[in-house]
Amino acid sequence: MLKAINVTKSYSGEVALKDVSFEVGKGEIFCLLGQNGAGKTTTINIFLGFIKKDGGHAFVGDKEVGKDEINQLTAYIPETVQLYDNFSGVENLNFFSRLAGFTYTNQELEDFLTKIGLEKDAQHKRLSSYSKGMRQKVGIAVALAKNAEVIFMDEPTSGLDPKATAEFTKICKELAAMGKVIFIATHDIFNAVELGTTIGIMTEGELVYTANTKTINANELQDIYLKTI
Ligand SMILES: Nc1ncnc2c1ncn2[C@@H]1O[C@H](COP(=O)(O)OP(=O)(O)OP(=O)(O)O)[C@@H](O)[C@H]1O
Repeated sequence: MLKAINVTKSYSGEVALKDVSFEVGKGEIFCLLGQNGAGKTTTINIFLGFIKKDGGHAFVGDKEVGKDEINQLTAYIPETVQLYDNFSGVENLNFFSRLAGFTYTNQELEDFLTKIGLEKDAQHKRLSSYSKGMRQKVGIAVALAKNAEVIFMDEPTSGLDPKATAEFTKICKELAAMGKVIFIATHDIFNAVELGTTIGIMTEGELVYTANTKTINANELQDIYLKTI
């Protein structure tokens, strides 16, 4: 579903990605770990078409990034989800769904928000009163409403309290169970093992390690991580 084949990228001669290859299937959650500057965001930005790769191939399903239209297939949840503070959760979802070409009834919008765990009494409150976790839920609801097949997330658990992190983990697993592909860039080793189906470690633009989370626990992963960076 999501495939990188020998993707390379340099910024002004400085190598950011070196022959990066991986594959993430439907229903899988790929957690990419790496130090600051390792190349995680660059990888995501290439798939989203925000920046151009220098070489290699990147596919979303049978569509090739840079050649085919992939916007409809993907959604992006940044670390801080950018929404309109003066709109409610429902109004934001309505606005961004329409922007993506989808029109829903009020009931359908509320159903999306309920599905991702935003409580009913919060759905019509202004975003300015929302916590980071609540904003993130609206972002995920937008991804669901636009029927994205692949959801990219950058540092999704950064700044979330343990309850919000647990809720986020549950939501991601539900999305994966629906057949979505989830790609997460994170520094959170323990959440990655809990949440991911596959872990990747990126060091200086190279994907130096991948493992199925069934075969590794958090302590082992931490040891490997510290040895690879
Ligand atoms: N727009 C840019 N112009 C020049 N260099 C860049 C640009 N974006 C990223 N880089 C460089 O590319 C390398 C990879 O950066 P990237 O942001 O992908 O890392 P990251 O793993 O996402 O880091 P972080 O965890 O801090 O977000 C770094 O050396 C960074 O300085």
